[in-house]
Amino acid sequence: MKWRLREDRAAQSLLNKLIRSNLVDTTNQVEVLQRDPTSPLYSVKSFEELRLKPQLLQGVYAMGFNRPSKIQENALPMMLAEPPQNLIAQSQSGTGKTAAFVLAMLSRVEPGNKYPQCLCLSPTYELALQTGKVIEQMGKFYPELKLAYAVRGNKLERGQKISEQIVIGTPGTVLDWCSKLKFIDPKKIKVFVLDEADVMIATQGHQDQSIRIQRMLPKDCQMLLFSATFEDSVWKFAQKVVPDPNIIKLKREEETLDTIKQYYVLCNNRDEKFQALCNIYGAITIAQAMIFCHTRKTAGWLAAELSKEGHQVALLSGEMMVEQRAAVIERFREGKEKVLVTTNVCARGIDVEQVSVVINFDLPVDKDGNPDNETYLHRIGRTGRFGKRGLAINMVDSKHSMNILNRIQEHFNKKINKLDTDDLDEIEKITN
Ligand SMILES: Nc1ncnc2c1ncn2[C@@H]1O[C@H](COP(=O)(O)OP(=O)(O)OP(=O)(O)O)[C@@H](O)[C@H]1O
Repeated sequence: MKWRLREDRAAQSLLNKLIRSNLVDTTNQVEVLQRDPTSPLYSVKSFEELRLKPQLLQGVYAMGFNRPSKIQENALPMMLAEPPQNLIAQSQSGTGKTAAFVLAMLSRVEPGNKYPQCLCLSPTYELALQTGKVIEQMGKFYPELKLAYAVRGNKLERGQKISEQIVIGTPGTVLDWCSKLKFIDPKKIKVFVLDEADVMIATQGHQDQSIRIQRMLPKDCQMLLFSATFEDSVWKFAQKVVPDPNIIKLKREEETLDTIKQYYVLCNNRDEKFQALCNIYGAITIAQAMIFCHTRKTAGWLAAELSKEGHQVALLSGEMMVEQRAAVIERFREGKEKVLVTTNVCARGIDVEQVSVVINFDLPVDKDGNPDNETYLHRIGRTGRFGKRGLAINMVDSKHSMNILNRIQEHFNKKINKLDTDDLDEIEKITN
């Protein structure tokens, strides 16, 4: 179970990167805690104000960035300050963290020096590659700049020293390269980045390895740590690897059920749920819909049954490779399919804004069978900015699931109305 959870976190993070094409916008304020509260707090509204090297500014503009993102407004001046300052930053995926630390690494690296100067730790090989791509894009006007991947399978000859200026890799291999194999001289590292700290600590051993690497670095090395979430365990870890930090936090936008019409359909078993779904199918596919099932098996079954009825549906399932999943989501996002059938684990953390109908084919429950209110809210709720109206339909097929539904109603103090799927007038009314 633990193993799956960890795999999921890394996979979700990768999925988000693969399907993201834009910055996640937010109206929340950035919270800044300065190491030295008496020093002035700088914030920038343009990349010019940062006085970047011309090649780097060119790289930033070539990526299509016009102005710093919310978190970058504060993080960049801190990260580029002289003398260098350490930083712990937390904000949700897609808010511009990667771009920020890549910019910091590129502004400090001296491409003329042929040895590693910046070191970036990532939880998995795939995530390391994604960051590597951003470094390559942003650094493309530095012809001398080279990147090495310290990942398992990347074998070098013993006694070799690497000449690439930036090394990005997973903790175990980086540790070997710095200590046992001595491919990297850790004393020459100027910038140390620990990315996706929350995903990192979910993997056994990564935490210790990261700390051991950090201890080999010089005292004046700039240490930067990023995380999408900030549980206690992440915070404890962050404080161990980043001494005297500035801290930046950007809260996630709150979701609400206020603009959502919620209904439930009473059935006796799975087949009846399927029939009910078929009855409302025409109505829900006026917009795009997501259907959530409890298990992969049910999701697979449902997608197959719907296809047999002649409906075109997409299936997002845990058995698929991350790239395949990204492709399914991309197609759905482009509107090539109107209905996406999925399990909760698969869809967690994926925002598909245009979905206005959510069907809970199974209600969300935690591992003990209690209502999972957080997941319910996340599936159905909307943030203020995307405050479009939505429709949620819950399928209930037993006393037990009715009880779950009642507890969800009580928790949110919001009434969920009964819907009769044979009443066509009613169906038409709710989808208008
Ligand atoms: N200042 C900016 N202006 C426009 N786009 C930006 C800016 N900064 C980053 N982006 C783009 O926004 C998207 C998200 O940025 P980035 O990957 O840096 O976020 P992140 O917080 O690191 O999220 P994740 O951890 O999921 O990668 C990327 O496509 C990136 O190219």
